Amino acid sequence: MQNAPESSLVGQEYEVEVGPVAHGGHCVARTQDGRVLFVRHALPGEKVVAKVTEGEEDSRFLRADAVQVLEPSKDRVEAPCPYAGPGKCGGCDWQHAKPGAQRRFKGEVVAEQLQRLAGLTPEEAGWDGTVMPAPGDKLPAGEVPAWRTRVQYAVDADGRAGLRKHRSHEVQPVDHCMIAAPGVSELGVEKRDWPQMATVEAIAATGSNDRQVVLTPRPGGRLPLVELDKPVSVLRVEERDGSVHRVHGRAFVRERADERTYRVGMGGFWQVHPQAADMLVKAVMQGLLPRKGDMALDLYCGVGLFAGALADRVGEKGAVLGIESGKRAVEDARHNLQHFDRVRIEQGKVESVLPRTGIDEVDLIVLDPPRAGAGKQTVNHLASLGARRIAYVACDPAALARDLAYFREGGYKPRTLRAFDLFPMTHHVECVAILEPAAKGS
Ligand SMILES: C[S@@+](CC[C@H](N)C(=O)[O-])C[C@H]1O[C@@H](n2cnc3c(N)ncnc32)[C@H](O)[C@@H]1O
Repeated sequence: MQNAPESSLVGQEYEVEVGPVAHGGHCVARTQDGRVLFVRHALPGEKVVAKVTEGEEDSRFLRADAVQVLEPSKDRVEAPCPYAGPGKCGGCDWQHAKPGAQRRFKGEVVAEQLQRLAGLTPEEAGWDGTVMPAPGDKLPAGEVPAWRTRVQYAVDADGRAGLRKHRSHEVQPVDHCMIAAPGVSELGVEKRDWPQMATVEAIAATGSNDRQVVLTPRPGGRLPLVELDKPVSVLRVEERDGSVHRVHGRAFVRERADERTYRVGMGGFWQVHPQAADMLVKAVMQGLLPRKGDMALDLYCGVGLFAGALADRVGEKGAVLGIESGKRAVEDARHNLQHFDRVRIEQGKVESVLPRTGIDEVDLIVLDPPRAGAGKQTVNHLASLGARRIAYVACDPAALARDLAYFREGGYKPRTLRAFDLFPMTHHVECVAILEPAAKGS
């Protein structure tokens, strides 16, 4: 083990008043000698003892855990999960906050990012400032929605399944992850030993009984005989190059959304909350209002979720082009949407495929990029296509806010913005912004 440098402040304790929530699942605090702390396990307005977990004398900021709460917030609850807390599981950030307060914090983070990176107030973004829970997730304090339909367990040196600690490779073994969906828990992954495995991902599809585990052996590790409490298909990930191989059963699971079944194969992307795909399709379609005959783009289209919904609505005279970089996801999208003559799925990165298509005019655009967002080049290109409306689905409010600023340079402004709590207990939040040409509304 490496020794900490002499200038390390790890272990140092500060008594601090806790300030606002910041993006990333922590609050900001300032020590008496002016140091900035990002404190986990604290809540705004509390007085806590914060113990430094990362940082040195000359660091711009220090990371810390609240190890003692001197004056608790009225938003605080006893964390329902025994694995939540300083130095334990890194999966949930807000187990110690009331559910309503969690959503309020997420709203504050979205508002702060919009203001700081795009210069937008909630009103200017067309947002009422709220973060909406999924139906059924509004539970009394102390109860936890079991929403994670995909859980990647890490395996410790003794072969026990668990979850990684915050910003660490260390594994916190767990008997039961409270946010795992019943379909995941029923498999019994946590009760079994997984010697020679690095990770075990459990997937419980929504709208079908398909269950799958995706095993990643350690280098040289041998695959176990997989005997779980429910029948599953099994995939294996090659540590060396990340390639995924079918071991037994189907190579995909069937997910349902917007009254259609989607095949999602070989570890391809699908929304994790069981209600998310439906809720997002609804928000996007309500915002875009597709018309028969429209030409639409679905960028970063995964297995074709929004392309399918658009294809239904633009009809036979319309057309949809999906672009997705994952080769297997593209195969699935083509399979899922094969009965639509006027849907085309192109494989490759949006930034290189879109210019090659030669498309210079469209009616509608959906973009649902990964956490990094779309970036200036892609946003500039999209803003030049004359779309009537653009739906931006975002899992990172910082990337969304930055891209909204680029869209403004390109002549688009948000018409509405909605925020959804599709990751309860964590700091993550999903947003859907609907944009329109600025000239239209001004
Ligand atoms: C957040 S997921 C959205 C998938 C889909 N819209 C859905 O809701 O199921 C982002 C997708 O973008 C793909 N992707 C990542 N970077 C990309 C890029 N530069 N160009 C095209 N696709 C990309 C990923 O493989 C992933 O399928």
